[in-house]
Amino acid sequence: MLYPLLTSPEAAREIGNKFFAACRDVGFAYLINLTTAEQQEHVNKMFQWSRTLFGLSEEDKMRAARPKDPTWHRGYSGVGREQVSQMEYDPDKLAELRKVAPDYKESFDLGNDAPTARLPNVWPPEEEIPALRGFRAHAKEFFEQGLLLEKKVLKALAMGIPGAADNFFDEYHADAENQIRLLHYPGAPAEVFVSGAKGRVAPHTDFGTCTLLFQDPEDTRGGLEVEDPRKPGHFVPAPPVAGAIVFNIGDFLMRWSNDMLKSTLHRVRAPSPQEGETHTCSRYSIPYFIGADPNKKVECIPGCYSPDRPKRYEPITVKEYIDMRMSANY
Ligand SMILES: O=C(O)CCC(=O)C(=O)O
Ligand SMILES: [Fe+2]
Repeated sequence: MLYPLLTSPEAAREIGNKFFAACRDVGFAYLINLTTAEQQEHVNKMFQWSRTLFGLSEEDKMRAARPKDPTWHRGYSGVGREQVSQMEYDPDKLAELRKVAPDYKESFDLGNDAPTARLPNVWPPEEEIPALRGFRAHAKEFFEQGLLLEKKVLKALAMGIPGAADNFFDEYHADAENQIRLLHYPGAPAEVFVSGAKGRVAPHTDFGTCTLLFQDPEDTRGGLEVEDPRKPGHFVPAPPVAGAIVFNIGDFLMRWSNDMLKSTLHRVRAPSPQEGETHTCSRYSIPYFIGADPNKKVECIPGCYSPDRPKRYEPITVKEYIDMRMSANY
């Protein structure tokens, strides 16, 4: 979809309506012209840092290992540690799921770096790893830039939600609880992906408010696939579009809007090998998860339910819901 920089209130409302329609029908949209050239530079530079970080030795990466506490989603997770599961909480079934085709990826999570932040970040020691000098400063800047983009997209969406004031979402996002995830899907012999011995990310919905999925300017093959809302179980590729940010609705916007907005299942697959290709290339991506404040309660927005469309969700605090989903992922 087209997303020119907001110029006039009328233009803004029109774009808000289109944006809302895409998020209602599919739950996914390509955002273009949302970032300035300078902001796009920051995105590209973040990908360079991601390559540098994942290119370090395992030993150096483990110096910023993700803490054992499953709710502390910060720092480095090695290949195969996380297995995304959609709403499976039974420990036996989870163990079974993890044995088959573990997600073949490594990740580095970071969030708000203010001293007052709820979850402290876990940084590799830059003073001892010269290649990483400047990583933390840039990641912080990238985080801040995401907050500005967040304001724009949440306002545009609120414009389309019946009964929601344009600034409806502001009070729920006061604590900058967003999370950046640097992702690296390593390359491997093509046959391990074809046979299903390895996967990239299993089908899931995102459990925040919404996600800005930044794309690697060097990625031409993609791998993200989105479930067709009219054909459950059928996934449609969402190939990389130069300069665009992929946007998707998360579980909370679905709950707030009483299912008017869709938190759509998506997955990441290795691209099918081309003629004569025996090795599948690696891929980098950077989801920026926009998250609400943990103690806020999320309930259906009054304009989104009626006697014909009763409330589908009980109110739940952000923390309760996230803890439930997170504990199923590790
Ligand atoms: O790498 C991608 O394109 C998507 C990753 C994703 O869906 C996630 O991390 O939630
Ligand atoms: Fe996702």
